[in-house]
Amino acid sequence: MHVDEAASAPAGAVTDRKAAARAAFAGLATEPGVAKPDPILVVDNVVRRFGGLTAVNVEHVEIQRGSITALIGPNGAGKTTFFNQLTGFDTADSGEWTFNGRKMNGVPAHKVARYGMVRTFQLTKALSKLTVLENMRLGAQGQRGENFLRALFPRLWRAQEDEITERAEELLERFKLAAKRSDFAGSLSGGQRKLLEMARALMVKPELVMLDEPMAGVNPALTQSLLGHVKDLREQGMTVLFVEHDMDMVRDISDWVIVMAQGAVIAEGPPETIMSDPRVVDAYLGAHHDAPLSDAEAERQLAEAEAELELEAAETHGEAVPVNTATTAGPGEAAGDGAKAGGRKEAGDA
Ligand SMILES: Nc1ncnc2c1ncn2[C@@H]1O[C@H](COP(=O)(O)OP(=O)(O)OP(=O)(O)O)[C@@H](O)[C@H]1O
Repeated sequence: MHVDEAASAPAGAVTDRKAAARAAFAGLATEPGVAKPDPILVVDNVVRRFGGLTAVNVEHVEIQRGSITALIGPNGAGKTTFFNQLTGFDTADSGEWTFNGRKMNGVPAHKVARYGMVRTFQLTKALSKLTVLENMRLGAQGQRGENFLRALFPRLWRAQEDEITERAEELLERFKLAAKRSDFAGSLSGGQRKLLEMARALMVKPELVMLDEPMAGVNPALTQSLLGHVKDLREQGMTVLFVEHDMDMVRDISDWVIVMAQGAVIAEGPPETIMSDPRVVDAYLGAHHDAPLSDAEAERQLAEAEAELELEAAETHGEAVPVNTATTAGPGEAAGDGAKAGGRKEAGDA
């Protein structure tokens, strides 16, 4: 697929690229592993275990070229571990995957990036101590020849260095970070860091960009700008796969959503309907103990709490103290109100 770096679109516009991405998914079954018309990435039987825990067990999944695909799922579903397997940052116990038809399992991270598949990762302590420009230049690693070749051809090496600096400066302009080029990366705001992570990933001119929680810790003022940059990646012909908990973002920018739970892909579908898929509702309810309560369940929990309080009050003041007056004067009061308020809040919050 042609990657057109000059392309960009106004926010909210239905561009040809967006329409084409949406059309590619039209009529697809919402079954896990459903075949896509033109997959850039095809994954089979990837398993990653940590001791007795199977963190990832993905039978089959395909990522459509030129689309923005969201990977969602409750905490601990295995999304980040799955990203790590695909991009060579961790070694799967078993499984195979191809990128543009090329077998990628066992390929180390820097080579994966060189082949055009790159993931963002958060600024580490060490990277925070480098300047923004140095971070960008580091992002280009894996593009150049071997070290001994560079030593043999210093002129070629310098030309490559110039080219890298030029590309870094262009990207910093595009991501509105040029004024920060000499600042330490650690001094950037949460949103600016996210922009830097994305810009740095683009140094290797990737075809597939994998973003891990691009909106985490981002100030609302920068939200639209970040969303715009992600959509721009598709406008430029790139494919985007991103992990995100922010459902507004998922609905806003994704063409297709893949849902993981307990290591496996459990559902796929368009963003408009995926969250009402019963398999997805079950996965989230099963994973979150603070999930919405039904009215009946909330009432039952309140009644149970009240009964416990009454019992506690009776024990504190002796059997002779009437339960309803005890809760207005004794130590049961604070506990009672707190527990009730807590119970109601949980139900109301849900
Ligand atoms: N290095 C590790 N050693 C042991 N267990 C791990 C390791 N990395 C991940 N896990 C476990 O694997 C499971 C999947 O974790 P992972 O971080 O991939 O989930 P996730 O879907 O990305 O979660 P979140 O949305 O909370 O980031 C979790 O139970 C986690 O505790």
